Amino acid sequence: MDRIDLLLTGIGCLVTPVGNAPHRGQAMSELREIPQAAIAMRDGLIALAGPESDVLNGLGGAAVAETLDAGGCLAAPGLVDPHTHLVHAGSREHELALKRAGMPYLDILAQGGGILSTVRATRGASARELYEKAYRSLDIMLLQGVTTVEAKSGYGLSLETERKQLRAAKLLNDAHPLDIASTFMGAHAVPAEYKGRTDEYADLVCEMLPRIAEEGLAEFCDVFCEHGVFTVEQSRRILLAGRRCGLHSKIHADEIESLGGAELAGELGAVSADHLLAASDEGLRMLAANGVIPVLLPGTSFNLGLNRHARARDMIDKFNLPVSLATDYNPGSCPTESIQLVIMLASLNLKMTPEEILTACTINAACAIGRGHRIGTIEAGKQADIVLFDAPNLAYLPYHFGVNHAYGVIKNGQAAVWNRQIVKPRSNSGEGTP
Ligand SMILES: N=CN[C@@H](CCC(=O)O)C(=O)O
Ligand SMILES: [Zn+2]
Repeated sequence: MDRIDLLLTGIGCLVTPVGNAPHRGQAMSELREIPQAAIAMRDGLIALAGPESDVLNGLGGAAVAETLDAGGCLAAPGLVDPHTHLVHAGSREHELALKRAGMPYLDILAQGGGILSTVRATRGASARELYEKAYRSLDIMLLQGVTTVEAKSGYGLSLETERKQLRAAKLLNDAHPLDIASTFMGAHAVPAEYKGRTDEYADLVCEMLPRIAEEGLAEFCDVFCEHGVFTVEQSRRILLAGRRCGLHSKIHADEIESLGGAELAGELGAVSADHLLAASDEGLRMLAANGVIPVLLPGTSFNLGLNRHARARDMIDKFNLPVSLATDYNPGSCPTESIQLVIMLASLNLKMTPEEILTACTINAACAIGRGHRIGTIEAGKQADIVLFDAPNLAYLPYHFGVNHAYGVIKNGQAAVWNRQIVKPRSNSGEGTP
């Protein structure tokens, strides 16, 4: 080894899952813990990670361009948020009173509010407005320790406006330090102009898919499979059409009613099935049998004021599933970018342990967006995406809640956040912005 770009020393404890595959059931608790550690990085990748003395010895005579002292922080893999509705316009605080008065989420949607209200705002927004709003959200995520995020379309519901969202995500992926995995979700709701004609709209979504795929705008196709939105049969049709275009399947499954979304995810071998509050035992069994990753969104059930939660303990203990966690950041059911709030809620309401939560937010989340071979652990050869928490141990993260524990974030081998501040912010007005 002749050169190291960045050497991170003074890590109080390095804690990471190991490997490229999802960690299932009890294996979610298996972490590698290395006290007094260091990480050497080169060309955006991890070159060496381990006890500080081993790393320093392993450097030999390599020239080190930059050294940063982690000051005793806890180092973990950069967090991955595998379910967000990042790119959209407007906000929905005007629906707060309805929600507090007890009006159900699907009733607000059926009356033309909810998702459809954000569709109107997103259709009316310029590409630049979408880009700038999402850029600010990405900064908040980065400051919390997130280094890769999934972003869905689904507030356009026409080819042109779905494209507008996905093109904004593509530009953001190039301009912002965070990496973005894009998902086409034309089947997020039935637009007002197709009211009562869901089958026809499902046909239109199938026609949009090749156009989205040929422009390289998405890796995944997602459907809101729910009573009053898309049926299991319509969801199957759309996801199979997506698959024919090379898009891997994701499903908003069994969020409110037990419709068979988890069973469909199993049948199709989807990459992930998300929400799952109402998933049946048979649905969970089918997820496990077909390698589908459950993505749980405890921020959503919290914000909707539900007193029921996804059965994370059953998923881990009984069904041997590789549970993952995400924010579901969106302007309606979960208006927060905070993965650290989700960490707290996963402990409080899903009864997950700190070790399971870290696995769920790193390697399992990476696998839920098909990136387990590149990110999600701190190991030689992986992308150098690392978060430094100002915390004495992992259990401190859900314990001391409501504050941001991220002191530093290394993205692709460079400090993107240091001393809780964004480093080298890139200009929003440079080339490539809409
Ligand atoms: N459930 C459907 N979609 C989003 C909510 C989107 C919205 O309300 O705008 C979700 O995952 O929670
Ligand atoms: Zn969602």
